[in-house]
Amino acid sequence: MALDNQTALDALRKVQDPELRRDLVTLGMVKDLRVEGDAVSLTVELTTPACPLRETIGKDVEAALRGAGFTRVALRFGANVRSAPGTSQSQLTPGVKNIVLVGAGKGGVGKSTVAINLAIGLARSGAKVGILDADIYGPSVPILTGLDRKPESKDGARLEPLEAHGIKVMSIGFLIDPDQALIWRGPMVTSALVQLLRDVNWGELDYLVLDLPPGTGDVPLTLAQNVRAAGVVLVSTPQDLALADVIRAKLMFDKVNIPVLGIVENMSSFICPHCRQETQVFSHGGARAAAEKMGIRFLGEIPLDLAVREGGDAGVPIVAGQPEGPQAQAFLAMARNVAGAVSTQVMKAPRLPVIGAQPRA
Ligand SMILES: Nc1ncnc2c1ncn2[C@@H]1O[C@H](COP(=O)(O)OP(=O)(O)OP(=O)(O)O)[C@@H](O)[C@H]1O
Repeated sequence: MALDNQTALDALRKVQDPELRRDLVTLGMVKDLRVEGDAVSLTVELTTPACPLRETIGKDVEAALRGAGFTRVALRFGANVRSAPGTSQSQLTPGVKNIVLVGAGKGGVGKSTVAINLAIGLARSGAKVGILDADIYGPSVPILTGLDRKPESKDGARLEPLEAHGIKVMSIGFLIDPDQALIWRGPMVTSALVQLLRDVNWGELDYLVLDLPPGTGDVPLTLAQNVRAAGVVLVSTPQDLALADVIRAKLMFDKVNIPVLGIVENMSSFICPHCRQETQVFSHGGARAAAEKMGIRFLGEIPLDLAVREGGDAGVPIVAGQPEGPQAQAFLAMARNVAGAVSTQVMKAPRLPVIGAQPRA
């Protein structure tokens, strides 16, 4: 039987994206399909360049096509980050495909460190990324990026985000004195955030990472409710106390229909900088167990490591400064898992929740 495009498509219909649980043809991921004799070439367009399943999908495609009789398979990967229906109509950030919130049940667990390394990690995979530091009471992004200029406006209407390590950066800390913000009430905080989303020229972005203030009080909740988010990444340390807070945070986001993309366990284990021996300072594995119990994803564990703190303090987060090192690899694996969770969320969401967003008149 002669091999043709139909033969190839029939074979590819049997290959599922393991994350999205639908076949590649139905998902519209097969592009530039060409058959010549027993040779086939194609591009598989992933839903994110940070796809955690690229290798598995590649192997499955190759096996399916060979099984259908092709002896030569030339497979390329492309990526087109998708957004949930309705996202592009968001008038607050029209060019942003996915807003990813990063929250924590309590302060000091490394939420901002996770947020910045997540953003840089997604950018390193080839995505267009920005970070918005909405941690109004303790903006850390100026330090984490080494940026301390005031953003300027080119058109007299919108501010231009700053740039560092391949991502666009905006922080409430660039614009106001954090001591001033401490006395702000909830509505002022919310309107500041809406301005940072609407009045910043974000351009086209695949992901905008939004670093929320810590805790489960009014401020993170109102902020989260005012953006059209793909979901929230929760950061915890392994201790029971931090985990109890993260469970509370999960319940809070559930109540307002913001999908929880999963939990990251930060400071998971301590790596001695001298002998590289691993010690479980705060115990270990608690977040994974909590994630399982709550039926949400475990997105990865990040070691407690001096280099992570030093990189952050110096304005060069570890994923930018030492991308090949084991600490950065942990962040990069987490970033791929977050990207996978966003894709899954986006593909299954009929429409993202919008509660109280204030579109530009
Ligand atoms: N995995 C890690 N290894 C070593 N140090 C870390 C790690 N994660 C965070 N830190 C350090 O812990 C401190 C707190 O981190 P970070 O500012 O990211 O926390 P946060 O949860 O955002 O805090 P806040 O609640 O104050 O906003 C920083 O000095 C940071 O460099």
